[in-house]
Amino acid sequence: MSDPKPASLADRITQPAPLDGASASFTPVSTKTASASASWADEVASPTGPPKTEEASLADAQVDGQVEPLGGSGLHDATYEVEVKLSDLQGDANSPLYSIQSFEELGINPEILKGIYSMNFKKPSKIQEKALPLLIRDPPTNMIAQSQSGTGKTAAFVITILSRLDYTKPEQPQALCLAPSRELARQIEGVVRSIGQFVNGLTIQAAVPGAVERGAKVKAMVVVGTPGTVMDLIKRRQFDTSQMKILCLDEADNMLDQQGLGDQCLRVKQMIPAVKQILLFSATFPEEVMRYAKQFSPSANSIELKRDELTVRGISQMYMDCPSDDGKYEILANLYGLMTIGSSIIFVKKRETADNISARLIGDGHQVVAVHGAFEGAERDSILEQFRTGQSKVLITTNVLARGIDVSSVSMVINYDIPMKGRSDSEPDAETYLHRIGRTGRFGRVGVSISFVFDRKSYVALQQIATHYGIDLIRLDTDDWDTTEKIVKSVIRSSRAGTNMNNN
Ligand SMILES: Nc1ncnc2c1ncn2[C@@H]1O[C@H](COP(=O)(O)OP(=O)(O)OP(=O)(O)O)[C@@H](O)[C@H]1O
Repeated sequence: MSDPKPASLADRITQPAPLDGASASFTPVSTKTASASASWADEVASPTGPPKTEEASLADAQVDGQVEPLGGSGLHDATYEVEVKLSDLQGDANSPLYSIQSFEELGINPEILKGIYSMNFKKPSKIQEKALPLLIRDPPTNMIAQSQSGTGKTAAFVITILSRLDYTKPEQPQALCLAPSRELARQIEGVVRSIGQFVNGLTIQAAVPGAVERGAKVKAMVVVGTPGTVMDLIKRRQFDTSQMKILCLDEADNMLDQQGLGDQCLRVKQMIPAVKQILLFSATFPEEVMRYAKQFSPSANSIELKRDELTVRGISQMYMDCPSDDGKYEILANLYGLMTIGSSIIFVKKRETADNISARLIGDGHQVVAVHGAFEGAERDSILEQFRTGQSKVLITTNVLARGIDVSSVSMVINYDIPMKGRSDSEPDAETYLHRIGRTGRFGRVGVSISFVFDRKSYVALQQIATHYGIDLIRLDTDDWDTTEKIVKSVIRSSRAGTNMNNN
């Protein structure tokens, strides 16, 4: 996540170093600041005005039910608008011609439609509504699509892929989807299988570490994998890309922004010269990465969000001021009961921290699992599966699972460490913050995120993230567990009462 940006990568395209945008990040867009009556808040002067003081009373009111609880009925309305930019100026992007109200209107194969309905998708989400008509029309055009976490981007590109395949060639790779982690690639493979379950002749294969035996050919129409493994398979001539029509990068900003992954994605793209459509999807596209994305996916139509529209409104974002770095553990242990009302993910910076706090929590009699990049692939798969099925309710992990993972029961995300960029932790990582908290509040559900601060640096970093997105953070008092419990429970309970809504 935090490797230096790949100037070399950009150089190899056409323009000078578009990714070298270290200056990019924290221009304040809002005067809102994290509220605070805590020590760090008192000491750190807000850059944009005095700290707000009303959150405590807001929290009280919410507990008393005087104010719509954080998240209300368990569902929330999505009122944001997406901005559609057509590259080819073929018409008015806001015309009804460019959006659909039902999946039938797409005119896709009935077998695909049947798959969509079997997943209980009643109508398209906003990103699906806006993007799909552009994605499936002929001739194929490139697309850069941005939409908040949990709003159904995967189905948008999966339906596109399924509608472009030649089903008379089951062993010929025709569509390639890349994701930054094996878990996300496997999850996408599952969505292709689900939406494509009634499509006659569909073949799908995963290309993640360990999935394709050495020397064996990749023999499926749709291949979902991680960039390094796919690159190796192509180089070793196990993967014939001569008839590849469509390339999709999920979490595209992350993939293009990182030295290793970005290099690999570029190499893969260069090895599939016949590709007709390049799709880039993510919830976040920082400006400097967007510039590079537009070179990677030339003449793309784009669907973009403004910075203050990026947060999912159903996620109640909170923070706790912990006594010290080590003191965060006691606070975490105290939260355990709340973490297990639904399911929870605890994000830490380092693998050792994940191991350490999981051992301590288990030692204290709690049930948790931990997973990170040092685990074997099969073990990673099995731990995530346990978490998906609810067998394990508390997962401790690093940024390896910050993006894309879709487990609808997750009602709480804890940022044990505030996400920072670079090995030196030099600046807050606003994108990772957004992706981490986006593991809850999926598709209209509500959820809670709690970020731990413990010193001036972590407090300022969180405050900058809040300012970046124009959000208010609710402070939970570490000395008043009764109120903390009431506030968090009110949100989580409403989340558990909620069902899917279809208007994201
Ligand atoms: N039209 C729909 N109706 C109902 N549920 C849907 C619809 N489209 C997608 N979903 C569900 O919404 C959830 C979130 O979708 P998905 O994982 O694609 O989100 P995303 O936008 O890719 O999020 P992220 O940015 O976190 O990767 C999934 O469980 C998916 O099954």
